Amino acid sequence: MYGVWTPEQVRAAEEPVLARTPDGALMRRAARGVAQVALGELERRTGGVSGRRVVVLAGAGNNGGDGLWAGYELRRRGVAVTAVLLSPDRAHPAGLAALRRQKGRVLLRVESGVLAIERADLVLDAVVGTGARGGLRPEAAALADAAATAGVPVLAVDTPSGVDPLTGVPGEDSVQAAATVTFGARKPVHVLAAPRCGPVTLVDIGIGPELPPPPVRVLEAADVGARWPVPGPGDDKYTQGVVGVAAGSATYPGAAVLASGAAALSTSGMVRYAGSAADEVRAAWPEIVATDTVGEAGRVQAWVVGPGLGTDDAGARTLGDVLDAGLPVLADADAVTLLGTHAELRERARNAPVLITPHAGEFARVAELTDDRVASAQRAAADLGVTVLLKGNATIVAAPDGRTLVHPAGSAWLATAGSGDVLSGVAGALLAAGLDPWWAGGCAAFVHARAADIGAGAADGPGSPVPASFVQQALPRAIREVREAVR
Ligand SMILES: NC(=O)C1=CN([C@@H]2O[C@H](COP(=O)(O)OP(=O)(O)OC[C@H]3O[C@@H](n4cnc5c(N)ncnc54)[C@H](OP(=O)(O)O)[C@@H]3O)[C@@H](O)[C@H]2O)[C@@H](O)CC1
Ligand SMILES: Nc1ncnc2c1ncn2[C@@H]1O[C@H](COP(=O)(O)OP(=O)(O)O)[C@@H](O)[C@H]1O
Ligand SMILES: [K+]
Repeated sequence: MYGVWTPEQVRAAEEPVLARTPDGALMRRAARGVAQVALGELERRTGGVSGRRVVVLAGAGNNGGDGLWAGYELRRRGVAVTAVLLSPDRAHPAGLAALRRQKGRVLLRVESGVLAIERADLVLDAVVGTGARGGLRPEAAALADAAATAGVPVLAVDTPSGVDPLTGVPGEDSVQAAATVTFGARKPVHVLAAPRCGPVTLVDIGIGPELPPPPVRVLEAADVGARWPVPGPGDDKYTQGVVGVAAGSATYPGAAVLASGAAALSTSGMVRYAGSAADEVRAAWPEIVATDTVGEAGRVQAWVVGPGLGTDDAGARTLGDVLDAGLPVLADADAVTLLGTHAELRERARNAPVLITPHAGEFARVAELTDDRVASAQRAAADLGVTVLLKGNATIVAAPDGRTLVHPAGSAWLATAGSGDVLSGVAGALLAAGLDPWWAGGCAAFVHARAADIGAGAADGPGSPVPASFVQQALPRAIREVREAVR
C-alpha cells in the first residue's frame, strides 16, 4: 500500500525542509532525480546519452526551475540540451544561469522550439507542476502538440502539465507523458490520471517525515493477496461465508450469471442465487444453489443485490428485504438507482455495512458528482452513511469514516458490458467472507481490473477486447497472482 498526498499537503511538508536546508537544495535533489530518469530513458530508447538531444519546456515557476537544473545535469553528461522558455523574463534565475554555464542552448520563441522538438530524442515537460491552474496556455500547447505530432517521448517533471494535479482532469490542451518523475510524494494526478503520466518514479527529497497520514491510499498486489479469503483445515462450505446474489430478471438473466459466477470464483464455500434467472444460473453454474426469491434462499452472510434487478416495485421490495436482513450488502446498478429514488431505502442502508458500486451515471442519482471524483465519493460516503465505490478507469473507494483508496486500472479493457456485474460478485464474496466494505471494495477492484488485463492479454502484450465472461474466467489467475505477491 502506498500513499498519495494533495499538492497543498506536499507544499506544507516542503516548508520546514526548505527552511532548514541550503537555498535551492531541494530543487537540486529533484533535478538530479529528473536527470537520472531522463538518462535512463535516453539509454533505453537510443542506446546512449552523449550527443542525444533533449528539449526542456521551462515554465515560469519552480517546476520550470526543476527542468532547467535537470538540463544542467544532463549537459554535464554530454547531452545536447535546448531549453525553451515560456516566460523568458520569469524563468528560474539560478537554473537558467546554471544551464547557460554548461553551454545549454536557450530559445525564446515557440517557432524555434517546435523545430528543436522535431529533432529531439526526449522532451522534458517542466511547464507547470503543482502550481497549475487550468489547461496549457497556447504557447505551451503548441510545443506539447509538436512533441506529440513528431512522436517524441515526453518526460513529465512532477506532473503532466495541463492536467489538474488534484483531480487528474485534463484541460483542453495537456501533456501526454511517456513517463513522469515526481518528488517527495505521489500526488492524486498520478493515480487518477495514470494513463496520462506513464510509469511514475518517486524521488526522495527528504520531506517524508513532514507528511501527514495519507488522505488517499493505493493497494498493491500483496495487500490484496494477504486478505484474500482461503479455506483452512477446519473450514467447511458454510464457515467461509455464504454469498447470496439477488440479481437478474427475465430481461437480464446474464447479469445474474455474471455476478453469481464471479462470486463462485472468488471464494471457496457457497453461493446462493435468488431471483427469476434461477434456471440460467443453474445451467451455467451447477454448484450454485438457486431459488426464486430471497425469502426461500436460506442463510447467507452477505447479499449482492442489484445487477439486472429492475427498478420497479418488485426490485424495491427485494432491496428492502435484503437490507432488512441486517447483513453486509453490496448494492450495484439498479439497487443504486433504487436508493436514489427511495428515501426510505436510503435510511435503511445508512450506517449499515453497505457497499454501493455505482458508475458515474448511477452515482449522480444518489449524490453530486464533480470533477473532483475523490471528494465527491468521500462526500457521498459521509452523507449516505455507506461505503462508496465509484467506478471508472480509476476506481475510488471511500468509507463513511473518511478512509479512501484509488485503484488505477492497468488498461481500459473493462469498459465492456457486464463487467460491473462481475465486480459485484467478487466484492459480495469478500463481504461474505468477513472483509469490511472498504477492504472488500478495494480488493475486488484490484483483482477485477487485473482479471481484465489477463483476459485481454494486456499483461504481456498489446491485448484484445475481452467480454465480461472472459473477465470472469480470468479471476482465478488474478487471485493466484495477488496471492503469489505475498511473501
Ligand atoms: N517547493 C519546493 O521547494 C519544491 C518544488 N518543486 C517544484 O516546484 C513545483 C511547484 O512550483 P510552483 O509553486 O512555483 O508552481 P509551478 O508548478 O511551477 O507553476 C506556477 C507557474 O506556472 C504558471 N502556470 C500556471 N498554470 C499554467 C498553465 N495552465 N499553463 C502554463 N503555465 C501555467 C504560472 O504562471 P502565472 O499564472 O503566474 O503566469 C506560474 O508561473 C513542483 O511541481 C515541483 O516541480 C521541486 O523543485 C521540489 C522543491
Ligand atoms: N475506461 C475504463 N478503464 C478501466 N476500467 C473501466 C473503464 N470504464 C469502465 N471500467 C470498469 O468497468 C466496470 C464497468 O461497470 P458497469 O459500468 O457497472 O458495467 P455493466 O453495468 O455493464 O456491468 C467497472 O468496474 C469500471 O470500473
Ligand atoms: K510538468
